[in-house]
Amino acid sequence: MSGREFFTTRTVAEALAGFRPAHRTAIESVPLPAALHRVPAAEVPSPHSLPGFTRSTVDGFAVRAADTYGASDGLPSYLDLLGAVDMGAAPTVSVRPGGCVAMPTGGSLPEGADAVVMVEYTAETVPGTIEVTRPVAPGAGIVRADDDVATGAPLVPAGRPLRAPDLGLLAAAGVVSVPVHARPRVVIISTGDEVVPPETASLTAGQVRDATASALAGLVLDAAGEPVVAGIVSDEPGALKDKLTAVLPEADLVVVSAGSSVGARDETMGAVAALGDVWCHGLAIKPGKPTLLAECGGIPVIGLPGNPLSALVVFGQVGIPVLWRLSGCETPPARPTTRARLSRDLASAAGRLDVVQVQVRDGVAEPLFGPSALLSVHTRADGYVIIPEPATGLDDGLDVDVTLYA
Ligand SMILES: Nc1nc2c(c(=O)[nH]1)N[C@H]1C(S)=C(S)[C@@H](COP(=O)(O)OP(=O)(O)OC[C@H]3O[C@@H](n4cnc5c(N)ncnc54)[C@H](O)[C@@H]3O)O[C@H]1N2
Ligand code: MOO
Repeated sequence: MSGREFFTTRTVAEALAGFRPAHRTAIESVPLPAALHRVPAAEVPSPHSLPGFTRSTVDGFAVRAADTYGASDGLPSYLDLLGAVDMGAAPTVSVRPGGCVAMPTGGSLPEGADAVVMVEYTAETVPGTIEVTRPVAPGAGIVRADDDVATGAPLVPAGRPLRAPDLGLLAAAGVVSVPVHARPRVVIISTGDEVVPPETASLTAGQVRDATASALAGLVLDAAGEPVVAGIVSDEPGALKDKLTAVLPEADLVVVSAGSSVGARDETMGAVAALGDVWCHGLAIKPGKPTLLAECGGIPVIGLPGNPLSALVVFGQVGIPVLWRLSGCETPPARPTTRARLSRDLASAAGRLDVVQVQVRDGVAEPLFGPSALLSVHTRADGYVIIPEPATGLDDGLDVDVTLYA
């Protein structure tokens, strides 16, 4: 292999389909609030039906629907008020023909009733007698015992990150802890003799503060991972290999920023190749071509380009799907998108995926140009537009999907 060229360059589509390390994080049980965004390791079946009893969904009167047929303002049905249902208590009265029972929203439907008529369509002109001025069909104003979830039916599916309403449904079923995949520990290593910690107060000429590690940690947190910022490794030969050897036993995923290109000091390829199998070196993506995907002892290792903007773009396109898979989620949660009209032509090369940062104003997507050495191109963007691999560009005026940054 020549040291001056990429070898095994792949497309992003090939990487997403083919770079699939089998490693998954362990399974642990976590209490409900902490389970948000975590991925259930298995479907969670409901131990009983929900809501568990037939409930009123309105304030009104439990009736036999047949007693209300034909009721109108001019010719109400007159029903005997037999009692009331209390919230949180079993009914103590039942509904016989010609009778009704006062119901709060959420109360348990008494025996004999098959519908609840809303209080708005009733009047109590004579105490103890309810006039009903609208007919109701059987089932109106109620939910049945298993309408929400039947016994044994899944409360949440396996493999989909939990959302806030999932936590509510689990709580309603009395399931207060969920078996989920552990958060993947993502060890983030920065490389480069010029890179110094962000807390460095003053820089000498040629030094830059580590921008990438903090930003990557943010992306990892966004994807329910646990970032471990492992510091900066010098370009000294052997230093990265030693660092990788030290962190791999603690990692579910290792991300190395910079040094993935083909320059004389670009160490990542050699270090990773010495410890495992390189799946690709060079990805057909702009920005971000100098990317390396590998597996070392079963742990995925991603070598990212040095330019922070490029590193974040590649991690978003390729690293985040790998991260979600480590926690048992095959399809990462979709990001919000908006439709917008492109303000100018965008050129690309067939076979390459382009990720173009854009601002969106009044339904128009304005591309932000600038070298990927400038991170502010990313921070000024509202989102990005993808030029797909087969395309050679996108035309000015085209309606495109903009994937939005939260
Ligand atoms: N002959 C070629 N040279 C280069 C190519 C190429 O295809 N052929 N690609 C260029 C592109 S594009 C990029 S991106 C860089 C990527 O190279 P490396 O991954 O080896 O990264 P470095 O050269 O070490 O760094 C690039 C740039 O980024 C700065 N940097 C690095 N780490 C950080 C950090 N943690 N925080 C802030 N800034 C960082 C570094 O100082 C450099 O300025 O290769 C091109 N060359
Ligand atoms: O690929 Mo570089 O990563 O375009 O800036």
